[in-house]
Amino acid sequence: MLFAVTMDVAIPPAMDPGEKATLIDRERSYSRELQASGEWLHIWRRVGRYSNLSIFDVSGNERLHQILWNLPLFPYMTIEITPLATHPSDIRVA
Ligand SMILES: O=C(O)CC1=CCC(=O)O1
Repeated sequence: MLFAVTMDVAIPPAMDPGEKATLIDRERSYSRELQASGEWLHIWRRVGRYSNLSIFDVSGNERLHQILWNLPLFPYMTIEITPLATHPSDIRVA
């Protein structure tokens, strides 16, 4: 199942810089593992925002929830999820 997910990040300004750097490194590693596995298909920066738009291809809602819940930055994110279906006008769909 495909999902478009936006993740707005709001790290507290008072967070220790070392802790922040470690958190961001962990986030990058976690994301790259899931990209390599094929579940995290795309990650795009939303221009002008500390936010990304990602596309996931996962088995279902529970798996997406598990992935998002385990994001190192999850406590500092506002997440919106849009389940996707094929569009009848898509020329790639026979
Ligand atoms: O958009 C961000 O910077 C947050 C994030 C999610 C996965 C990742 O690598 O960074």
